[in-house]
Amino acid sequence: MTDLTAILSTLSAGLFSLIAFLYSRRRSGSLKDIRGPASSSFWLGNEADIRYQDEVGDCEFKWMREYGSAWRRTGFLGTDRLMLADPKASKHILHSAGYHYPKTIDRAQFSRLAAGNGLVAAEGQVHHRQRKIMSPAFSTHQVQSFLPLFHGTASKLVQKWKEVIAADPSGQPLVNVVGWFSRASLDIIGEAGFDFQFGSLDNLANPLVVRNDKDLVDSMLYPSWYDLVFKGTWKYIPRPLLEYVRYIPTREYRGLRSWLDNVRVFSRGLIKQSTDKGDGNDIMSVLLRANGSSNPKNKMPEDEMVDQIATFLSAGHETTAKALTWYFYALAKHPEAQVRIREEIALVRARAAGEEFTIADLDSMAYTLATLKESMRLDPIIWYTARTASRDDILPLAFPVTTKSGQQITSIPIKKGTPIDISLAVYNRLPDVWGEDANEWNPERFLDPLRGFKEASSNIGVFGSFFLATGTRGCIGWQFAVLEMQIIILALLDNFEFSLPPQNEKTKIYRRPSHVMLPMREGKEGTWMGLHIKPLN
Ligand code: HEM
Repeated sequence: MTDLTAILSTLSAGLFSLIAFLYSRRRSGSLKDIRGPASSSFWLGNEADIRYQDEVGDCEFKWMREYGSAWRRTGFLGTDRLMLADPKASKHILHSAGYHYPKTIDRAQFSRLAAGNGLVAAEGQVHHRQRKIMSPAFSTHQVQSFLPLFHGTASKLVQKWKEVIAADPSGQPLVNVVGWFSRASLDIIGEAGFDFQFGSLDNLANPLVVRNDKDLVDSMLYPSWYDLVFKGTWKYIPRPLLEYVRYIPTREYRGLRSWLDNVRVFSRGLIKQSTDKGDGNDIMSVLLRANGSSNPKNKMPEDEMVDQIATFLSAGHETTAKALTWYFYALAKHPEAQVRIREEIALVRARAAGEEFTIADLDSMAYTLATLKESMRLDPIIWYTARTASRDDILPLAFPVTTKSGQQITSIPIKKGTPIDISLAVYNRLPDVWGEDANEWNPERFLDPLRGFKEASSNIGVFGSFFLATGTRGCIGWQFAVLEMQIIILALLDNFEFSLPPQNEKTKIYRRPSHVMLPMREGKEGTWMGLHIKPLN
């Protein structure tokens, strides 16, 4: 028997011996009286409704309209899960309760498969140590020191697009912007984090960009029914055995393994080649310093260092690229917003001393910031996250929900072990938070003091909810991402006009429910966001 057959047999045996056990325990928890959709599958509950929906939100928005901002849904083999969009309950889980709500096994294991044992996958004390080590690399001061790099890369992207336009007889080519943003953000994280020049804006076939698009999409979008059932059992499989999941020779694991193996080889090479002395605060410096530390509380072993680099190469490039993609999609649909941003650019430029925008200039561009927030609200790339209660708890609710027995409740008791899905996509559309126009594009909401988002207009502080930036596990790179996106947005709008091609079934963009929300066309492989780009005179 080969190793692989042995692993698969063990996993299958584990799976089937669990079935009777789980089915008998399925609705014994504290969620019995919470309303929610009927299960649509014996094996998967409502899991398939979410994983196989055409677009992010198709089923969750419907559930929100019916049940409010908290409801029960069914998971693997009829087990109860709580789904939340309530801001107070989410804050309690992600922020106030600290490490008492670790990521669900499937979410943490997926992060391990995609980026190894780095910050995104680590839990408890290991996470605490890693986060402390990495934090100096993302301080406000450190992030702002990258301003010239962001400007330089944005100018290069402008130059490249001018070349694309010059080579196109129509003068306004249809450009798939996803790959370009991916290349720009990879070049930025390479240089900012590791003093490495990927040069991917020059080399369109950069293997990391190509693999990121192909391998990760193949593995994660619309996994097979069998795979979803298999993932439902991960919670019951001992962790050391889960390490072997990556060797399963199906499309769901092949792409992830190939991506991580390649990034690990590359990361080891980066460490070997690095001339960094470990005396700065860029990512490579803080890693080298931690690797050389004799204090176990600050020590980062080499394997962990490698996976940390893999983590930042993934988390630091794909996210920003997709967020920029959705942003320019929104602006292509709203030419009036493009005009207003150009007016804001002209105003700031008229009073600015230098050629390039400073942090103060950027902070003063309230409308531009409002459009970025509005796009991240409507099209959140990280559309959900998931946690497990590690102890019995009471979740406070901002908005009461009505139970099956007709009671209005303002808190939900939670039993240890309850899995909780937090839907950022639904939170971002809650009428109670955003108003009756929650489904509409309206950047003004962030500028109108009567709407209650006034504080959001003049600084970047309240991007909090979109990056979960206030929690123990919130995005460590959010200030980096916002500044990077602001600079790229301004450079592109200063030079180009964006529009959508005529919309029909072939050109319609879908918000596909993958590991991040992917822009794709019907029946086509790979990510796609085709926009017409026209130079401004
Ligand atoms: C628009 C771009 C980005 C968005 C929308 C975003 C969003 C998020 C969100 C929502 C989380 C929490 C995930 C969860 O709890 O399940 C997260 C975590 C994380 N992000 Fe970002 N992110 C972005 C860019 C970046 C960048 C540029 C970096 C690094 C340079 C980065 C590094 C990370 C890391 C390492 C974590 C895990 C933090 C931890 O668990 O301690 N992200 N991000």
